[in-house]
Amino acid sequence: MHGLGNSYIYVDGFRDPLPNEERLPNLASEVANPYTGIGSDGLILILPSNVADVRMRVFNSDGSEAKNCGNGLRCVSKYAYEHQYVEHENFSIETLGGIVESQVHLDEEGKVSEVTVDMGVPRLKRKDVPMRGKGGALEENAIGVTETINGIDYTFTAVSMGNPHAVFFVDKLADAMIETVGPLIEKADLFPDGTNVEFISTLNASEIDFAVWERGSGITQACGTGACAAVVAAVLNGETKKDEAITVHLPGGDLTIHWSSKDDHVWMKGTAVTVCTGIYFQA
Ligand SMILES: N[C@H](CCC[C@H](N)C(=O)O)C(=O)O
Repeated sequence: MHGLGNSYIYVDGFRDPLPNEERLPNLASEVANPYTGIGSDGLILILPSNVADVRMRVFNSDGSEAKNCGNGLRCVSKYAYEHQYVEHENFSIETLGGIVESQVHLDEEGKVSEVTVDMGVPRLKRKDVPMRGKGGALEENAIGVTETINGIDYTFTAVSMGNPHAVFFVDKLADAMIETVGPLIEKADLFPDGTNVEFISTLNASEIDFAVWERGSGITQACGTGACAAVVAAVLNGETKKDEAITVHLPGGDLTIHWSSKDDHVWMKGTAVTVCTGIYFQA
């Protein structure tokens, strides 16, 4: 399945026996390999939960486990609803980054065409990203901070959506140097768990151009949590405002995101697509 071209191989843990825990990181790398595997940005497990209706586990293509995945949440929502693992169109999903609420939207054939996810409250304090306190105290936010990495100063805003994001504002995405700055920031010791790296250009108060270097997967077509972090960063830096329905233009397509002033939650709406089903023989 994919969300705006951010594709994962989904394993149905309600129905199928799961690989052993220690097998999962290598399995994620294997299935993600487009030459010797299937080809994806990683592996996602759809599982029963004791605290929500469904549980999602996300593994990047390098085998690292992530705490959240916005595009994954929409695809898990589509799958769980269409396989009757949930009874209603609104249900909860457990992630390592917390429990979120999802709402599926049906087409005329009763298939899920779009999904709205309440991604919860963004975490802004350095210690919650997590980010080390070199340029400021751990209890402080990191909004438009300048940190020196390998002798060069970088200015960005750090936001956690359950997973870490460093958001850079650029005049034009074409100037962003994603392939060099992306991995440098991803692995900087400033971020003890690494970080996803977003490059955004605010076109106006309701549109953002977006590109991403994902932790553990590199450049992807889309990053749902990253798009949420981008909107939060744009509001915090005065480029737009809360409650504005913002269209984030990702390489793989658009997401509609708003940061509610009512409950401080970030809401994401977008598509989810099933590509195929099959059997991976080296599971
Ligand atoms: N690479 C991310 C996980 C996938 C997030 C992304 N694909 C999304 O849609 O949010 C991380 O290590 O935190």
